[in-house]
Amino acid sequence: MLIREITVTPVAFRDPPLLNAAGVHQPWALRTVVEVVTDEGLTGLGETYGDLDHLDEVRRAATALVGLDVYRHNDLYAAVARSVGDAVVTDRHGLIGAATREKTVDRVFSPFEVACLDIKGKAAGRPVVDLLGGRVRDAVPYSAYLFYKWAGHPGEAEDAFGAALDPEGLVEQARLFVDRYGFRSIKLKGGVLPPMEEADGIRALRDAFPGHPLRLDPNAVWSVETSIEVGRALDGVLEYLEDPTEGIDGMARVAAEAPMPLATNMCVVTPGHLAPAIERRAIGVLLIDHHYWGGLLRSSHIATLCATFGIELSMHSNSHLGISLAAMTHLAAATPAITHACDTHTPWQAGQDVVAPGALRFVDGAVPVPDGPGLGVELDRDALAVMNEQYEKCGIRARDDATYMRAFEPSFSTRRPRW
Ligand SMILES: O=C([O-])C(=O)C[C@H](O)[C@@H](O)C(=O)[O-]
Ligand SMILES: [Mg+2]
Repeated sequence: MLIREITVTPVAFRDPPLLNAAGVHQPWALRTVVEVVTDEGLTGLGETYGDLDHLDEVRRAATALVGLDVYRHNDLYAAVARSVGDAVVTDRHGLIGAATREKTVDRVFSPFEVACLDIKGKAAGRPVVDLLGGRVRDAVPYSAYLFYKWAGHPGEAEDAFGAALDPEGLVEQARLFVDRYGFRSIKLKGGVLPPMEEADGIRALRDAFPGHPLRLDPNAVWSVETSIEVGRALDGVLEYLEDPTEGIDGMARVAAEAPMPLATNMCVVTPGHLAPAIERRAIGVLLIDHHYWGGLLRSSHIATLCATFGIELSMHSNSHLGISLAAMTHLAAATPAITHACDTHTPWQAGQDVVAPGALRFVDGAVPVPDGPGLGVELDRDALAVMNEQYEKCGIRARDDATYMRAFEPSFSTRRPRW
């Protein structure tokens, strides 16, 4: 089955002012929707980042893939690798670790691989989960992903989520998400306030939600010493501490002293990072993310490899839409090693989506695997057109949390470590 045509469409959707170590989310988040059409008339969907440097690579790769067979995964990967050449695409926010050439190929390949799996599932009349080994769970648990946030973007009215700048605000936000979606785990995006204030936030969440596993993720802005201190202060409270400090060496030093496992989506972000991280015992949990680990199949292999070495698995998320949520759900449903609730930004998108409603829903904090063949989601062409127009008009071409933050706090620094 040959690829006849590929359409690449950048989109933008409203994003609340979520605070993190890199600054604050801009009013618009960017994504790219990929549609692969075969000579038999089947269409597959993929979703990836919308930053212009990446988008350019995705567009170039799309041209290189036309005429290839959707079943020849290795040929498709090789064609993307040739198309990428020596390019290394970096993110301005720095929240998903170092950029390497291999990671660049993996992230450009990912949306095409997902789209081809969607096609293969449709051709076989089977959901993608069945192409990844079959389901080990019918629904994938996600965590309530909390952020410190402003009440609204400066100069705009307060948004539907309100402010969260102290423990009370966090508990209120968590209550909203837990009540609305039924989440049974909670993650707090940290790296925003002085570490012990964030530890107070975690303690408030522990009091309010005694049965919910809790995670804290300051995106590597703490020193080794601070990380150990906070880790000890939260002994018995955290399920895991995510990327407290930078780099495999730093994480290994913290891991040797902190009482809880360390997790990462920053220091192990490409296959070459695995051996040193395992050797140094730097991490206990890897947050896999098919968007930069080369798609669903490669992510599944990495997960199995990690499990062999005693590393547990969770899943990382950036702001995303329903194509990605469907892909993440199929992957986690088919991967026994993903035993921790996965991250998702879905609640922050407040219903904006490029997929038709109905196929994806939360039940008790988990997303049931979509029933239909392939990914089980349909593109909403009207929504796609609206979001593409938003992209054209919004003026943002790359996610840049720091520059946006500096418009309001000119001295804001992304120095690491900050504390
Ligand atoms: O777990 C993480 O490190 C992330 O989710 C990174 C994201 O970019 C998150 O910090 C965000 O959306 O601000
Ligand atoms: Mg993280």
